[in-house]
Amino acid sequence: MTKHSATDSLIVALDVPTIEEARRLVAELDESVSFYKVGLELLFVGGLDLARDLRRAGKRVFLDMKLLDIGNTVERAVSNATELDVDFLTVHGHDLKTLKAAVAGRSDSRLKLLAVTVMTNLTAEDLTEQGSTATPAELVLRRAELAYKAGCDGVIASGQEAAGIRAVTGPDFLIVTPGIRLQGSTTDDQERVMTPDHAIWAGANHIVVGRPITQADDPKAAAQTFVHHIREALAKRGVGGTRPH
Ligand SMILES: O=c1ccn([C@@H]2O[C@H](COP(=O)(O)O)[C@@H](O)[C@H]2O)c(=O)[nH]1
Repeated sequence: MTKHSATDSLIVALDVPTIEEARRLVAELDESVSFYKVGLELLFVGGLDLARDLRRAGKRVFLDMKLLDIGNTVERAVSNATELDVDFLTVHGHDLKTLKAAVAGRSDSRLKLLAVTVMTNLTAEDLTEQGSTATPAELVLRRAELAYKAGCDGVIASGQEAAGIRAVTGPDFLIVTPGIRLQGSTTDDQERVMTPDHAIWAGANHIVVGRPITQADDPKAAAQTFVHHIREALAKRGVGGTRPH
């Protein structure tokens, strides 16, 4: 059972317009952040080079590519992604075929595959519009079960669904939660939000935070505030600042 610090539980989403800005932010955050998410905003302007450089600098990297395609394509894409030596990669968790293909592509590499369940900016009304009769919580749970069955390492879900997922998947399944906001702060375009404390209490392993840190007047102080909340929550969860996985 691996032990991580409260700092490692915070993943900062590098959602900024340019690589230069991302590099400046990483330098400014310095030792206060050890885990970064590189996603779609930086993909076409050098995001993969940045991911490689972050790994060389000893940072952990979550490549948030949300893959979705036919099985053959997903398997080969994931296989190529293993060369980047990143820690986490996302695949959409809509169906078992895609998930199994991703797991086959990962092979015996150290890459952890996370299935995106239901995006945190979606509401019950959005799902109805898509023709779904399930609530977000029901669909997240169903997709988490598929991801578990396929052999994925974990899921992306809002903190609101974390406890339900933990109950059906057990202690070793990773729950990574975006849509994190401090009490009383703006939610931007996020819908199923939670505070860092509640997400960790509910069983999340990592929280993903973007704008509350990247757009803060003092990003380093903002990151330290989130780490403080995680540390307190882990202590209350009874794991004294460390937690399984
Ligand atoms: O369901 C999902 C999946 C991924 N994300 C990503 O997390 C961050 C959240 O950024 P904030 O600025 O803290 O809202 C962003 O990179 C998303 O692409 C998500 O929000 N929800």
